[in-house]
Amino acid sequence: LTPPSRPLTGRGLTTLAAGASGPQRQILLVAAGVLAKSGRVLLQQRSDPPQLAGLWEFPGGKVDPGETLEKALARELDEELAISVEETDLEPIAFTSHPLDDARNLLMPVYGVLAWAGEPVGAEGQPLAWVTSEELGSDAYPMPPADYPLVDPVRQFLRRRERSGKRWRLVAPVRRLLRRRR
Ligand SMILES: Nc1nc2c([nH]c(=O)n2[C@H]2C[C@H](O)[C@@H](COP(=O)(O)OP(=O)(O)OP(=O)(O)O)O2)c(=O)[nH]1
Repeated sequence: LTPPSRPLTGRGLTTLAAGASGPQRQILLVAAGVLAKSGRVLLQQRSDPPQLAGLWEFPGGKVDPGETLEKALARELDEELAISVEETDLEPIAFTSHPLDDARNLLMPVYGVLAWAGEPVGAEGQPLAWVTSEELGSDAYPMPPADYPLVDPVRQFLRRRERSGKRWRLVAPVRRLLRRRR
């Protein structure tokens, strides 16, 4: 097994040996985020490359050499959506691993974004959509092939967020009452 001479080969790219005698594959490391609001999740529409143009994806992007996943995601969310996110408000949900072509394999960890500051906009001119749990993964919002295994874990995340939101809505008035009595 020959170790790669340069482990990091560019933005998002790292070289891993596939096996003792197998070829080395390039891993494209991309961090993505799930923003949930009122039971809906935010998707953005890609315009490139041609084979992904028109498809709907989770916001995010390539991890720079030496960057942590969380830092990369916070940077990408700022660049793409103009929102600010604390790294501590990122909760790992799932990851997807998908062959892109002969040379590369996409590895994409996906984080739930528990809080953000600002209102998301398509800061790079990309269309945005808040889609329901049912719409996610449906023909109405076709996604890159790597994303389909993420649909179920993201739906579960949405359900958890809805439940915790409801609990908070029930508890908040009681807390306010107790504060007033103090
Ligand atoms: N952000 C994101 N990328 C995805 C998803 N699904 C999927 O296959 N990808 C792929 C498409 C691209 O090959 C790669 C992301 O690269 P990108 O070009 O958008 O990354 P970036 O924002 O850093 O862009 P750039 O600065 O290099 O232009 O991951 C997804 O849900 N979200």
